[in-house]
Amino acid sequence: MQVPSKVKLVDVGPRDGLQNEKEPVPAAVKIELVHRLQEAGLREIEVTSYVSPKWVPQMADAAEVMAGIARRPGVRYSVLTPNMKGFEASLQGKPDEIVIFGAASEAFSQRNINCSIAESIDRFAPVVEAARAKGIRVRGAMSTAVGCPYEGEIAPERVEMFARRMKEIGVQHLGVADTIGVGTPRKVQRAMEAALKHFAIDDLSGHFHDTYGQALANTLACLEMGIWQFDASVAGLGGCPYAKGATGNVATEDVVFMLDGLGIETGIDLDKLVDAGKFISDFLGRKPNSRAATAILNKRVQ
Ligand SMILES: CC(C)(COP(=O)([O-])OP(=O)([O-])OC[C@H]1O[C@@H](n2cnc3c(N)ncnc32)[C@H](O)[C@@H]1OP(=O)([O-])[O-])[C@@H](O)C(=O)NCCC(=O)NCCSC(=O)C[C@@](C)(O)CC(=O)[O-]
Repeated sequence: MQVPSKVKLVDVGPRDGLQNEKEPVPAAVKIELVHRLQEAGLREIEVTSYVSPKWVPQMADAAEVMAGIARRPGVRYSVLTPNMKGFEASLQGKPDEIVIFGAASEAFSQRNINCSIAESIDRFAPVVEAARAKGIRVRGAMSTAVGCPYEGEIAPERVEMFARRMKEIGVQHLGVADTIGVGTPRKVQRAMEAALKHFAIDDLSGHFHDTYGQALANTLACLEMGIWQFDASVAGLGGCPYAKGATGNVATEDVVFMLDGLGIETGIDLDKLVDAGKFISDFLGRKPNSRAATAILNKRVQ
């Protein structure tokens, strides 16, 4: 099996992981989580979202969180900005990268960002232009790339179409997301092949929710294609408020354990990462949703 020798992981725990929590998580806890992730060796962290607090109340403290982070050189801090209002608000926090997020499915686009796919592209275009003019990197996220909670299975042609539109407006990197975790390895490979028609392999990443326990298998299927960038969420936190029943992203701890076993370099210290996951899980009053973290924590008390 041919796999890349290095993988870059983006921990989306502070953003994707916490956005769906019902009880408010104080900004100080989010900031501490970011600090622990960078201490564990994460070089890219998705910190927060500049979205409507009416839609996602948990992200209402975006400015406070960004202002509170003690930045480390070499770490990229990204934030979600769905429109110009969000982008302009984000500037004070000096993000290294902004993420615009749309969907391969019309119904999910409407539910998540309150507009059609075509309207979303019209909204994103000025955001991309303004960000790039300021030298801020732009990542695009494509939700529901294999399945949609409202429309069912999504054909690769729709992935290709959305990828093309993102490329046309100047998006530099595309994250292909299995929002509800229904993808299986061959389906995910087909979605990636469709996205690869418009984005180079170095400009593409996978974002897999683990609802059906397929996320690691899907990650491995992407590694076999040469894809080397993935999102993951510490302690398997998260879920999208507009994808009912979907669980969190694949746990970063589980991905790192697998990559370590494959001899693939990540620069991440698994023990410190497990500590970061325990920190936030203790705060939330639950166990980390990671098999690797659970095994490592159990071993520590033996
Ligand atoms: C996109 C909008 C804002 C459109 O929301 P809208 O209601 O269509 O926007 P609008 O332009 O009509 O404005 C309505 C109100 O929202 C305000 N507003 C407008 N924009 C902003 C903003 N940026 N920040 C703060 N406030 C904003 C605006 O000022 C106004 O306030 P009012 O006058 O009523 O007081 C809304 O639908 C929204 O915030 N949606 C949140 C979606 C979200 O965060 N979803 C979760 C993240 S995506 C995800 O998790 C998936 C991903 C990326 O992980 C990949 C995967 O797994 O699939």
